[in-house]
Amino acid sequence: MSAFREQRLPPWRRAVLKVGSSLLAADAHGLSPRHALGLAQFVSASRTQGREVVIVSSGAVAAGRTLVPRAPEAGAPMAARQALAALGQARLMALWQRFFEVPVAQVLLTHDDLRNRRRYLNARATLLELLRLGALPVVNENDTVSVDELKLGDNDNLAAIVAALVNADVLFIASDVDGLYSADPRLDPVAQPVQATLGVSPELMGFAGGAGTRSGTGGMRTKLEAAARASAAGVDTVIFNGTRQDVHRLLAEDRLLGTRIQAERSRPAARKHWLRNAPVGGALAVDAGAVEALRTRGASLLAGGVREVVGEFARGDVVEVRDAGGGAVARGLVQYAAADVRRIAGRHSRDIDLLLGYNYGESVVHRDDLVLL
Ligand SMILES: Nc1ncnc2c1ncn2[C@@H]1O[C@H](COP(=O)(O)OP(=O)(O)O)[C@@H](O)[C@H]1O
Ligand SMILES: N[C@@H](CCC(=O)OP(=O)(O)O)C(=O)O
Repeated sequence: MSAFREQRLPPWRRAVLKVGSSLLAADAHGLSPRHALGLAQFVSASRTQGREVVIVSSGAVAAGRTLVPRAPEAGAPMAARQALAALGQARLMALWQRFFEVPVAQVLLTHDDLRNRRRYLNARATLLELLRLGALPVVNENDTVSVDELKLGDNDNLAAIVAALVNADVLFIASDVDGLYSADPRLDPVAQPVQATLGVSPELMGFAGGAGTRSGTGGMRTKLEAAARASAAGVDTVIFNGTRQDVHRLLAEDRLLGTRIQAERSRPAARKHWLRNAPVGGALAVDAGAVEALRTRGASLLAGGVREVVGEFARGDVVEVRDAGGGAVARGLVQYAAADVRRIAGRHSRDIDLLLGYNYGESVVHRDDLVLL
């Protein structure tokens, strides 16, 4: 089996780092700082360079297992595993906090939260606020309620969704192998390392083995699914060996020993593609000043420029922005439900709190969530 060659990574500003149970509970005696320390040093070095990191960490079930006598074995009823996750999650957070002076913030998400647009927006706003505050978000699945997800044990895909959610440049997936090979290196001694690829082709997916094998139900398969998902959102994926201190140190210098999966399109292009193709929930008619601000200044749409609300939509739906003549100007993800926009239309952003009793920020459609037509 030949080794990976060192390659340079493009500089990044924001990343998601996924750390699996196999690294945090490598010896089956609950959580261990052995590999987490080196990964934490990579995170600290990145933060010192002014970069932002969100950790997606598994390990709650493994940690919980050591906290109770006669812990349920694999195959036990779902509630038993969920109880273990609830027990172990506090330990998992404590493990990460040990390595950092800045506070870590626990964020528990279900796949359902991320499918529902309103909750998606709320999760995103909270994560971005945590980063703004300089905290270190540590995300895991909310295993207590996400039955199917616990069964799948799929934090790789969760990490990819979080990477798209926070608009990360790159998703780092720490594994217990050096990277992706042409076949499972534990089974195939002549497996070849995959240094770099563009997107995830069906051939690449085949490298992870078919369904029914160990690798088909976890292992590299979910990592490649995650990479495909990240690629579609314009996020690069890096798969590296989380057990090797030398690899951690190199990563902090943008040098990689591992696999780089480059996104097939840029993030703005991915976002625009998604906005152009999403179903439209309603429309906002805006005044000439707002059209001008969107078109020439790349500004967000503020409540003050909204003249009329057409149809019913929820926070997080895609709406069409129209000029006074009814011409389509833009499409974007709306921050307020139709009933709320009706109440704040034509008013100054600072009055939103007074008018609604809460606010989701000053823009009705944020510029990052907007595509001009
Ligand atoms: N093509 C492949 N290249 C590299 N590893 C593979 C491949 N196919 C299967 N694997 C297996 O995937 C494992 C890594 O996944 P896994 O242990 O599930 O990680 P985690 O617990 O971090 O999600 C490796 O140890 C390896 O045996
Ligand atoms: N959420 C669960 C594990 C989920 C999971 O995806 O685990 P892994 O395949 O080790 O990344 C936990 O914290 O134990």
